Amino acid sequence: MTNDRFHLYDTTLRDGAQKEGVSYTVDAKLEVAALLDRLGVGFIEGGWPGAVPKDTEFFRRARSELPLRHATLVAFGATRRPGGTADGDRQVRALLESEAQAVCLVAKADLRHVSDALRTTPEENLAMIEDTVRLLVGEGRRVFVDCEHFFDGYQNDPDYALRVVTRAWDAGAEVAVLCDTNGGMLPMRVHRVVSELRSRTAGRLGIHCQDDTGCAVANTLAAVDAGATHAQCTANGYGERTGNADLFTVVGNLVTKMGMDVLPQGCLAEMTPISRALAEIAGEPTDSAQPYVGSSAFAHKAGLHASAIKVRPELYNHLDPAAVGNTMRILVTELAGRASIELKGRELGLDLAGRTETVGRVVDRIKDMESRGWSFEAADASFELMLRDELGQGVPPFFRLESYRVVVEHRADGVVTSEATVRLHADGERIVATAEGSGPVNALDRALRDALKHLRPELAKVELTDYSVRILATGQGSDAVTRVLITTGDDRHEWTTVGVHDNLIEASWLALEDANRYGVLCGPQPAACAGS
Ligand SMILES: CC(=O)SCCNC(=O)CCNC(=O)[C@H](O)C(C)(C)COP(=O)(O)OP(=O)(O)OC[C@H]1O[C@@H](n2cnc3c(N)ncnc32)[C@H](O)[C@@H]1OP(=O)(O)O
Ligand SMILES: CC(=O)C(=O)O
Repeated sequence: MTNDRFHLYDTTLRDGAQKEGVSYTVDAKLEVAALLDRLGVGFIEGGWPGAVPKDTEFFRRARSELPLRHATLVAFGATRRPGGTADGDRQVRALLESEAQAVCLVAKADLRHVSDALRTTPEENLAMIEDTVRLLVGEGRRVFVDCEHFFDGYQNDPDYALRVVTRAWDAGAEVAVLCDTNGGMLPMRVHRVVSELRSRTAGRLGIHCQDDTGCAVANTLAAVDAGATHAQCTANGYGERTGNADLFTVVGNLVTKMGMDVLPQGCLAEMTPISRALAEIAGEPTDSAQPYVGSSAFAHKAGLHASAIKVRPELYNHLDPAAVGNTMRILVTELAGRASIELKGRELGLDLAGRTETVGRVVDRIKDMESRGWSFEAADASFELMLRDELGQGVPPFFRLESYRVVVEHRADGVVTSEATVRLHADGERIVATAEGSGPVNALDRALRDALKHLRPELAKVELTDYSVRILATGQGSDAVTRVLITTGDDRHEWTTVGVHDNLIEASWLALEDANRYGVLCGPQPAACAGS
């Protein structure tokens, strides 16, 4: 059910789709809308029917395929064209034909746009707004008016910008949405302008902020603080140019900092999984530093932070991550202290209480190794193996390497092939395995697992899923140290390991060795390992 005291309005499917690189299929739009409804937003702007064929189709399919529990679907469009009638305007009719119960109209609120972009008179622009709103309201639609360029227009000619707002209300619009279309505003100005309007008018005010100054979220909150009761946002801040106000940050702040219950009971904890699912659908990378829902939002690296968190987590968290469906993580790096190792151990299910000496040794080892180019921050599996080794709970060596060899062949026909041979000793046997691969590391990985598969059948399902290399700047060109991160997975989970060496293949081998040791650790008892 829509919260009528405050409208939480999502425009991911319209303004969000204006982000460079984002293009939703109709199926994807239906999925996005279903997720936003699960989150509990009050309004979902589905697109511009009549202008974009996919959006027309989305509204047609939504009638039968999108059961909504919380949200009202909104069709977006423009006021009628100058010199015509609303009823005779093909695009206005398409809004009605969409059968959406609510319509959001974009209307010009800056005289410069009226004269130069619309090429019409100030009075005709007001008539366009009035006619279109009246027609839609007369047809039983709830109508919102996005007053485009409102803040710039208000600076340029406050009386005219105000006339746009009041004309929309007088014609029956439920909300006049003040838009910072060029995104050039700062929170102080937004607050002042919305406060002025609030003191001079009584109708419902909304806010829509683009993020060109990096202040879209702050501007939205400033407007709400000054009296706006309708906020337009997009998931993960997707939108034209630099984007829009991020729905998740706005909601997190409104609920947990401003005490406003803008989501139905229990829905706040859906924010993190829904943000990530929406990124996946949009084909966009997740932003680890995104407030509230980013993977780093509650990740702690500094030893001093960890030492306080060990006593009371809230000392270094602005809220309980579980409240927004996120989790706290401890990162182990050269910035770690003993508390970091203890907390990380806890995360991995290893009790380090009373193991002061071991913990101190691990801290020293990490600091020493990181000074030589290792990095355990993203390689939890290598860290866990090291910690278990120190605790005497590691994976005992199950083979001894005699040698490996990798050959890369560039043939005259341009084909490049790789072949690796691994020789090792295990269970009193000498094992020799050779494999081809798309690249040298792939060949080495296959040869190693081929050699081990009889000894360790659990490794048969394991495969390398990601590989990244970083050349660490030493100022020595190709002699520089190479750090390799390898992500490996089986049908249940994934884990990341690290290797460092001057030689790229040896660095890869070290990471592969850890990957297989970790695979054995996890193998028959999934509870024993903490890979994600
Ligand atoms: C601030 C925002 O982000 S608003 C959302 C913007 N989103 C989009 O533009 C995406 C969808 N847009 C489209 O598919 C197309 O631009 C359409 C179908 C709307 C229009 O396409 P066309 O008819 O080819 O016109 P074109 O895009 O070149 O120009 C837009 C026209 O709308 C007019 N227009 C702009 N704003 C308004 C308005 N609020 N009310 C009425 N007309 C408007 C412009 O003056 C221009 O008129 P003109 O054709 O007489 O020059
Ligand atoms: C309506 C809109 O997207 C804007 O003014 O930015």
